[in-house]
Amino acid sequence: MNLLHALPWWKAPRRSAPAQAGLALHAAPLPESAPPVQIEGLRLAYGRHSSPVLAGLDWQLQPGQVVGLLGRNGAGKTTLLEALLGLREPQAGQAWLFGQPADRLDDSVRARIGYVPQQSDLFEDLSPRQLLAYFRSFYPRWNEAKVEGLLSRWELPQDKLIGQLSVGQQQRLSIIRALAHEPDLLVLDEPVASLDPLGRRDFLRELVEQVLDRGTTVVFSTHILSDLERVAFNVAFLKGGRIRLQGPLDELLEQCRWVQGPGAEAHGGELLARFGPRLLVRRPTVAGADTLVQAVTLEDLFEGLA
Ligand SMILES: Nc1ncnc2c1ncn2[C@@H]1O[C@H](COP(=O)(O)OP(=O)(O)OP(=O)(O)O)[C@@H](O)[C@H]1O
Repeated sequence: MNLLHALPWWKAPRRSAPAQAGLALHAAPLPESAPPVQIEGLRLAYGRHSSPVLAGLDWQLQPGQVVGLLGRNGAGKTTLLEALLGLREPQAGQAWLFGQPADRLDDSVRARIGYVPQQSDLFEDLSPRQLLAYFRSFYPRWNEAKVEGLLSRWELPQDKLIGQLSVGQQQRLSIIRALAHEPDLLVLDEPVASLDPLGRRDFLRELVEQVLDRGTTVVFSTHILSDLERVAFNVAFLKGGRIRLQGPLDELLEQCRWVQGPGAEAHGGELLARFGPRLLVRRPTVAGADTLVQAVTLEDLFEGLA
């Protein structure tokens, strides 16, 4: 069993990366204006000679923002979310949560954070009922009505051993555990990956309610773009170890155009002038001379990032 996931996230042992000489921590931001998440210059490589997964990454989330974190397999989404929570030690830079250094949070800030890891390795020999009772003891705020409501709506067997639940059921349990204490910041690493379409819809509806009711700040990584479109009002693209593009989803979608045809070079010039080179993807046609210019979907925007 992986302790990182079986314990409340802040009780997990911190995973360190080799320190590098000459790289100083940044000064802390002022707590009174502290955003839920602030990251400055985060650099993290696995091993001294590996290229960094996070390469001087800066990022900030404002209260109530819902941000979908997109990136290809291996782009570093999990690494970023773990470093953001102080579970991974960077070689340089710093993350702050509500103004406190992520690796030195006090109990009051920890209680404001919910985390659903990518792999929900829960206590396999406990039942959901026992697990939730255990977690309840860590939190001053715990919404039992919400827990009971979700357990019954999501038809989760409460007295079966967790080890005997399906992967999707375990993921639902992990989500209930993270929502139960009504966090102000929710960090979700591919929360819908093992859920069926109905489960995804229920979960996303719950997330939207949570955000609308409580103004929760949410960051979640996903590969499923249609899910993003249902819930993430902001999208952030992780590429080359940095957040390369972030913006409201509707604005980004407005910029998704589809242009093709003869003379596309000239067309492309217009589009370049209007939207900037980042928002275009160029593809040669089989015909040769003409260039097909497309800026179609979010995926295209992402692929088109230099
Ligand atoms: N413990 C580790 N030791 C060494 N390398 C690692 C470790 N964890 C992750 N990596 C490497 O770091 C890179 C980023 O991995 P990470 O899991 O953060 O990416 P991701 O964007 O979450 O991927 P996915 O979408 O596949 O879940 C990958 O190249 C991966 O192989």
